[in-house]
Amino acid sequence: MLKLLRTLFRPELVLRRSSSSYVARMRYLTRLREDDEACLEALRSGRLLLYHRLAPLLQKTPAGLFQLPNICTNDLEGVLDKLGKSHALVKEAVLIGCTEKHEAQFSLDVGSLEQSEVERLCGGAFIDLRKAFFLLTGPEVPLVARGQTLLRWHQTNGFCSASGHPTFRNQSGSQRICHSSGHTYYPKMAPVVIALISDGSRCLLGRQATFPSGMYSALAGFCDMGETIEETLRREIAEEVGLELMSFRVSGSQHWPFPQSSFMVACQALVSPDNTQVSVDHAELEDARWFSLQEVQEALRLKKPPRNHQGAPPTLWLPPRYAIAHQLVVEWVQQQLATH
Ligand SMILES: NC(=O)C1=CN([C@@H]2O[C@H](COP(=O)(O)OP(=O)(O)OC[C@H]3O[C@@H](n4cnc5c(N)ncnc54)[C@H](OP(=O)(O)O)[C@@H]3O)[C@@H](O)[C@H]2O)C=CC1
Ligand SMILES: [Mg+2]
Repeated sequence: MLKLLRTLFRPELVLRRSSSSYVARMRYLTRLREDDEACLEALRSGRLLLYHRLAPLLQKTPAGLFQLPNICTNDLEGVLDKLGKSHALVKEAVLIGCTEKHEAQFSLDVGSLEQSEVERLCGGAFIDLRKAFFLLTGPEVPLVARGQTLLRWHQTNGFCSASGHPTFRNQSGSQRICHSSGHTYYPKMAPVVIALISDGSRCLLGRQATFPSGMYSALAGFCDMGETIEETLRREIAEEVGLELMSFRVSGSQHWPFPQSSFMVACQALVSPDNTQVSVDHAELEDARWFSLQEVQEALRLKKPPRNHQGAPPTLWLPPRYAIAHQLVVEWVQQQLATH
């Protein structure tokens, strides 16, 4: 009964009741975005997430777990001193959040420094973000994604698309301005709809040729200009696997830093059990298959990627826990267990 109630009132969609500390934190962040001086001041005592060419710095704990190292501005200035570099690099940090204690959090790309030297001095390793998603487990994962995506946005939006002149960021990095055209640019996300399709007892997962061996995910597609969520979903599912949807419901959403920055709208979708013949568009997907509840439960129990040997049928491997595709699968399993 409890499981059924949990399924009906999905806890992830229940907002935490706002507290005055939350309001104060959001107002503090707004002030830092709008006031360059206040932002610089916050940077002096802030915490930094370091990236090298967009790969975040991770640290391994004695217990073998991975975490983001706790680096403050002073620490980085010490590293810059040791490398004989100017402290000016610190000001390139972009604001990505703040802790409950109003400690501002920033991300900074130190790609201009020697990677191995920074790793040695900071005690960690720069790891590709896709890999980092499999290694990190804490609540810091969305922060590390946001940090990377904002840095990428600044690195690729240095010029105004109207005038061709350079654009200039504010101190927090929440916008860029072209003084010639007067345009203000804000970081953008591309909307994507992702759906876990079920026929009532199985779920449909697909893989692209670039995925790691054995990895299957929920089906996803970018929204075309002017489309609604429903239109994107129906079109993508028809295009990619040749199926007609019966119904769907929105289950959640997530920012996803790939390929540039996507806003994922996640859905649970149903097809009729009489209409399950999959016809894969191989230009989009390498494969798409129906998986049983048992196969999916086994995949959820795996701690490490399976060793899939060539020729043998691959063991199912799911996207990392943080990925909304993974969360859709978990939700689907819970629904199956609650209703059967
Ligand atoms: N968080 C999660 O759990 C998951 C996230 N995803 C993400 O969802 C996104 C979309 O999935 P995918 O199946 O690849 O999408 P699509 O099925 O829409 O196919 C991708 C193709 O769409 C075209 N396209 C249209 N608009 C855009 C745009 N704004 N940015 C980039 N390409 C665009 C490109 O084609 P062309 O190059 O021919 O123009 C691209 O190769 C990906 O970024 C993927 O990382 C996917 C699964 C799980
Ligand atoms: Mg797709």
